[in-house]
Amino acid sequence: MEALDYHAEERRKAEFDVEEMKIVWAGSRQAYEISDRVARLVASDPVFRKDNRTMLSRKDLFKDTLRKAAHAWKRIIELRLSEEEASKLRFFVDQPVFTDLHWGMFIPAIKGQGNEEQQQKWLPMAYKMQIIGCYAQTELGHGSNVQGLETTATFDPETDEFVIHSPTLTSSKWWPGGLGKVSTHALIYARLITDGQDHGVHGFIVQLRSLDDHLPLPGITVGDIGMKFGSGAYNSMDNGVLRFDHVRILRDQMLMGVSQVTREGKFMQSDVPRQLVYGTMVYVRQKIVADASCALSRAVCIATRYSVVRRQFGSHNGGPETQVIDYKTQQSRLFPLLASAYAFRFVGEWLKWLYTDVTQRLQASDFSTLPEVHACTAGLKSVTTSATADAIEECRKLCGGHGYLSSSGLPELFAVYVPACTYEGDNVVLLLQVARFLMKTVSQLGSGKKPVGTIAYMGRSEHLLQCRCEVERAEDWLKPNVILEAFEARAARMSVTCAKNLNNFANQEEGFAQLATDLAEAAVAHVQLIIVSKFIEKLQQDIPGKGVKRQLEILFNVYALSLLHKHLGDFVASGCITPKQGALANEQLRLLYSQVHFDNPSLLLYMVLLLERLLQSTSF
Ligand SMILES: CCCCCCCC/C=C\CCC/C=C/C(=O)SCCNC(=O)CCNC(=O)[C@H](O)C(C)(C)COP(=O)(O)OP(=O)(O)OC[C@H]1O[C@@H](n2cnc3c(N)ncnc32)[C@H](O)[C@@H]1OP(=O)(O)O
Ligand SMILES: Cc1cc2nc3c(=O)[nH]c(=O)nc-3n(C[C@H](O)[C@H](O)[C@H](O)COP(=O)(O)OP(=O)(O)OC[C@H]3O[C@@H](n4cnc5c(N)ncnc54)[C@H](O)[C@@H]3O)c2cc1C
Repeated sequence: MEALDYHAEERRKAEFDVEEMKIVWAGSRQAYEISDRVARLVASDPVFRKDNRTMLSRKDLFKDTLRKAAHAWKRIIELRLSEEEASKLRFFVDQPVFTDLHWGMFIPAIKGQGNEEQQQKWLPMAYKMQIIGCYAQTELGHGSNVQGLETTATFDPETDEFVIHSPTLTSSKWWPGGLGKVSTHALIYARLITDGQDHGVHGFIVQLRSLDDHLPLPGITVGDIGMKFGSGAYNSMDNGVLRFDHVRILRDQMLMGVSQVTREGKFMQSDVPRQLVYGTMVYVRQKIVADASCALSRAVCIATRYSVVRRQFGSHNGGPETQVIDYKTQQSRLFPLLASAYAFRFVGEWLKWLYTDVTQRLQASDFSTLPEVHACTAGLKSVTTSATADAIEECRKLCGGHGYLSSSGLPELFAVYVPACTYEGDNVVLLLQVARFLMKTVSQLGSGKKPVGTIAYMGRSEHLLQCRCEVERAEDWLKPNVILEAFEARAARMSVTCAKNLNNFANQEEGFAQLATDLAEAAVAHVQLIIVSKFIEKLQQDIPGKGVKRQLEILFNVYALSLLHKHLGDFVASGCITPKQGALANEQLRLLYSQVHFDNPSLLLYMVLLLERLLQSTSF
């Protein structure tokens, strides 16, 4: 059979309305149409070609990135693209670039932490890209420990200026994207010192390079930190190093939305939580969660198409060999990843809503949901990026030897994606933040304070700590309330056990250090519960299209039961389910795999592209 026939055969098996499924994936018909239109725009424009980038030298790759960034900006202006369309354009151009940091961190930081006057002064220039900014927080010595940053911003009352200085080698800013070559300005995080007193880390806008000749300004040493993991990949970004030698900036270049320094040098803390200084990270973590499903779906799409076309073993009487997609082992490795892509998509949509909600609350001086939003963004960023990075590597293996070729797209996708486990907060460090939030919640359970939102289930902990799962047959595992209760019981029990064990230590900090692994696992259980519960909420919505809801229900069950299988130790050890019920879940999972269908519209096109890329990559 030809590739085209396999294609037709698999399409025939797709028992759902593919067009409607695309709309569910995009979030709305309008979002789908925008995505489709912008995808075509990018694909038909030769400037945006990306088939050769793993073969370019770093210098040429960087030039190519600048060309694309300039061209993208030109198209955005010419076509008057909306913010949503422009952001889709960035997604399809698909090459890390300094503008990600300019639009994604520099501008949001000024909006979130600058006062009205500062926003009026800086934002118009930034929107027109008359200045280009980066987000310079991490230093050579400290990334995770933000309070450990060493760069100083000392107020000089005589001149009404701050003196920005890098007192040690380890205080050198290290990593900021866009800093190495491009940025004219940086949002730097430095210790604020007034009258000899250290007030902790705050944000300051500093000009780095001349707007006339782009050379570094006096007192500034700046450069690129060099090659990173993989070919192509993140090397299109100019991650940089930056040192200050007593650089003077005006007082109003300290972002004054959270705290202020007066003309007399008096430090004043507004009545907003100081954690708002970390607000830009919360914003980007939320974006990263939304992006995880995109990266994952790309990998799964490649591995699925390959698995349909690839045949290996099992030929009888000269007939065709078995499609590798039909092997149960292939299905048990691939389908949970497909299901995860949908799960991350839906939880990403919800997180976007949560972020919008907290932004509105903050504007009305309601800070009550901030800790929960921090825990959700940190936890979901950690769990979705770790799972996606692992999944891309699994997809590479699912494609056998071909997955190792650059032309499969998977090596570059992995190389470009894997730092998401580190940037915007190392994933383990972020899980420990979630654990702190959970321990606080458990400690307040008897206080009469009712847990709400994603921790509402803790309010039912009396029931969850002793409930017994009622599954007797494999199909009982198809009931969403059975799955939900098992995940709630596991999360509640793991958190409560950690809280009890913490009491065995002389002080909380010592306990946290010793129990960090258990705490991180409890955080994972809590975050997986959030993902499962948001998938269930999605299924409770009206979902049109023949067979679409049914297919999503199958994917939900695959997602939840494959997690249950993977973490069976947690579920059984905490007494939420019996080993027998665990075995029944696995039996149900096996049955579900044969019900997963997929559409494969451009399989032939894919094969042709693969061949073209192979020819190019071998012409060295
Ligand atoms: C075209 C547009 C494109 C847009 C697309 C954008 C996507 C771009 C994608 C990729 C680009 C990648 C670029 C990468 C950039 C970076 O990496 S920037 C640097 C990021 N750095 C980090 O994330 C550092 C991680 N560390 C921290 O966040 C913190 O230091 C900490 C681990 C949280 C610890 O902080 P601290 O020492 O202050 O901690 P605690 O004492 O534990 O906490 C004090 C209390 O504050 C609460 N807290 C902490 N953080 C936050 C927060 N962000 N919001 C709210 N509250 C917070 C914490 O829970 C404690 O609360 P408690 O006292 O009640 O317990
Ligand atoms: C591609 C890329 C782009 C980046 N872009 C930017 C940018 O634009 N701007 C910017 O400011 N920064 C940027 N960064 C820096 C990034 O935010 C930091 O690297 C990240 O926050 C991790 O900090 P670290 O490097 O200090 O890791 P470390 O904290 O040194 O981590 C090393 C190890 O220690 C462990 N660890 C650390 N603390 C603890 C703890 N308390 N408990 C248990 N384990 C712990 C970690 O889990 C990890 O395994 C970027 C980084 C990368 C890789």
